Amino acid sequence: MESLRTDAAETDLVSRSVPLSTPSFRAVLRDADAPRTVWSAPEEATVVGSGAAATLIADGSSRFSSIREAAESLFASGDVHAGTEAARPRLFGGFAFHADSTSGPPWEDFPGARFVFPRVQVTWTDGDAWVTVNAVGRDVDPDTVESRLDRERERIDSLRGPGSTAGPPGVTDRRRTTARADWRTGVEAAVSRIKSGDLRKVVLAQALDVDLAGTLSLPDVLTRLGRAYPECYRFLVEPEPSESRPQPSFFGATPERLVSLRGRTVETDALAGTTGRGETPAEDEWLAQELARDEKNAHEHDLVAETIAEQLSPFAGTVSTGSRRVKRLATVQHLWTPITATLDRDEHVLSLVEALHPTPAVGGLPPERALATIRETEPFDRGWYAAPVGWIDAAGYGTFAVALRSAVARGDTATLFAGVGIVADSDPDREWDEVQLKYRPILDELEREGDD
Ligand SMILES: C=C(O[C@@H]1C=C(C(=O)O)C=C[C@H]1O)C(=O)O
Repeated sequence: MESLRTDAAETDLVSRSVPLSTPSFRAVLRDADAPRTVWSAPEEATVVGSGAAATLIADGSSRFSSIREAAESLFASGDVHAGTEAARPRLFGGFAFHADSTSGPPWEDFPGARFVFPRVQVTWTDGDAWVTVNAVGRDVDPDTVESRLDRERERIDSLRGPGSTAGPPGVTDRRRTTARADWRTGVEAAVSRIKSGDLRKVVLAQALDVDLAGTLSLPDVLTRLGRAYPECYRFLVEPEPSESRPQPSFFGATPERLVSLRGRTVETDALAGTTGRGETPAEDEWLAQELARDEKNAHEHDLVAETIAEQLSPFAGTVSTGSRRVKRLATVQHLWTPITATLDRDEHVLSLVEALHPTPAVGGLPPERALATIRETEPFDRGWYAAPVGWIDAAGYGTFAVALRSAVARGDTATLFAGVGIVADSDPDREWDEVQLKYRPILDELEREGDD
């Protein structure tokens, strides 16, 4: 069923911002109210959102256009004084991977699309920080918002420094949703479909449920992920919790940008093809060169770059595909091609998100057959894993990342997700190892030394 729920219809929006003496990210996030939001991307302002002044929810295959319309109507009534571009009010959220997401565990509280307009938004940019207070409703008035802004500034200015940090909680038990033998069968079946010409590529994923020895401190986790993966997109999204379950938190540090739009300039990345990191700089370099020369990885990657360029072509007269290179992260190295385009006309970022998702970096080719193969093979629901997460502003600009290297934490459990591209010469055991490597960024935040 397709549905759209918004508590913003026919209401007014008031937003005010003031500069802050730069607070610590960790202290602000620790003090934030649920639902909390984090967005931190290379070359962009970092944002922490606290609470929800409005929530936009949609489901089904029209979830992208429903959110776009709801966002446009929310921002249409805006009385906004931001003071600086970075502090302007924005909506933060994301989408489910499949149009018919089932909301099985751990995704019970995650609809097909959900965006939050935070009550309080703290933004860090170029050494400065700002607080923005938002209100939405029929009776909102600027004076009330301005007095809330004074109180929020005082509250944030008085937050104590970071204090002691919490390390990984430790893992007491783990359960794979895909047994090794089933993985082999699934990959072999996909390979034979590819060899028969039925499919060209499919991305198959696994999920890993872990029990934690304590709760996860997300302010500490996201701070450390920022240090270890500065070139990645860090995010945290939290739906309203149901009364019967602890608050779920979907978070991650993904290397993959789906799309960013500013003015008529579109930037995106093809990211596919993976190898590990070496023990020494020489071994690192050797692995990078082997990845760059490897035909299987080049094929897997080029399908992604070509498809993204094709999908952008109805929007843009010129699409420029850069040269293929290697992106080195703390735990893996990927083949990466930057792609830019200039739009022929103004577009909303969500039109581009809808056209691009899922790229063959996380879905496959041809798209419908790949999605059906994913559905038949994976014994779990992807939920929001490998789907777009990001932000939208009043102009329809925004940035979306592909929610990889991610997990849902809830109380003292977490579910991690990771996948790999399968092509004709994929080997099930090597692909299994690659999945384990892609769990590392999140698993390193959960495990303690000695956990097995
Ligand atoms: C699917 C994932 O990663 C994607 C698949 C890759 C590959 O198959 O080489 C590389 C980067 C991502 O596009 C994941 O991290 O879960």
